[in-house]
Amino acid sequence: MSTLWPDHLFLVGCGNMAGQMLVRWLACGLDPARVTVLRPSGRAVAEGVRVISEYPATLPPGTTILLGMKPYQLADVAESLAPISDGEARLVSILAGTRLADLRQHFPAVRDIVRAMPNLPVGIGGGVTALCADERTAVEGYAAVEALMSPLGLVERIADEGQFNEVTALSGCGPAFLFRFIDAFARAGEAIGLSAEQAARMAMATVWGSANMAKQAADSPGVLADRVASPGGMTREGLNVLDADGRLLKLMTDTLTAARDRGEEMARGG
Ligand SMILES: NC(=O)c1ccc[n+]([C@@H]2O[C@H](COP(=O)([O-])OP(=O)(O)OC[C@H]3O[C@@H](n4cnc5c(N)ncnc54)[C@H](O)[C@@H]3O)[C@@H](O)[C@H]2O)c1
Ligand code: PRO
Repeated sequence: MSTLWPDHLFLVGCGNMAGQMLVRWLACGLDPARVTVLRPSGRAVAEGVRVISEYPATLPPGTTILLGMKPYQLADVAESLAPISDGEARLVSILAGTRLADLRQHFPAVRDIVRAMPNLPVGIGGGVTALCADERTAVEGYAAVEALMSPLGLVERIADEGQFNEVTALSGCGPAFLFRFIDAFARAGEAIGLSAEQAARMAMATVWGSANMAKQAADSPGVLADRVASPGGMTREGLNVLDADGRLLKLMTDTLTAARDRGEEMARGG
């Protein structure tokens, strides 16, 4: 697996998201001695990983930089990071709503820049990472980033950066929507009379089994849903509630639209 890894990985910020990426990379064999994390707190992240709170004077040759702080911190970070990022460095940004053009403006000397949108399940290798690059990024540069992301789960190239906020709404934000669903599913079980603990346990196992089955099945989730529903039976009554006036579809569309619109607002500097 050693060909996956850059000579050096420099993480700027290592919170919820970048932290999960690092967890998976280390679990898949990345040598912690090849990683430096810059975080204001200076708190340790993992055994053998160097943590600093001030920018170094230079970056080692062959460094891949991962921007993992909040999007609004880009200008501040670039002020210190751009002067030490030359054409040899490779830049990957996971900042939501932050366009390649903004990254190029802040890091004019860097040739290979890849915009990435991972999601939290990357920590267990079950994530989704969307990638997008412009024509200035070399083919080998993009391929190296794609290889680095491959242990995290599904990697999707997004050809049209204009779709990046849609992608973020679906897979980047998606785990939150699904966690909310699991929580509501369990609480609904409790509301109709089960104990909270038993409902939570059974809801989780039902979601896990159904997601895994749907992933392996030849039929679409829509067809599988109908297979659960015996004519005139209990499931159909439940599906009728979800389907009435396209209720569930409308709820999901409104949810993704709100998330997507926020990404567009952020891209405009909001
Ligand atoms: N949380 C997610 O599910 C998710 C998914 C995809 C992308 N993202 C993106 O990841 C980024 C981080 O989100 P998060 O949820 O991990 O947030 P977080 O608050 O958990 O992590 C942010 C990290 O940045 C560090 N930081 C703060 N100020 C800094 C500075 N000046 N310089 C360098 N580092 C600094 C913090 O110490 C922290 O480690 C955001 O840009 C977000 O859009 C998050
Ligand atoms: N978390 C980031 C946000 O909420 C982007 C995807 C998931 O902005």
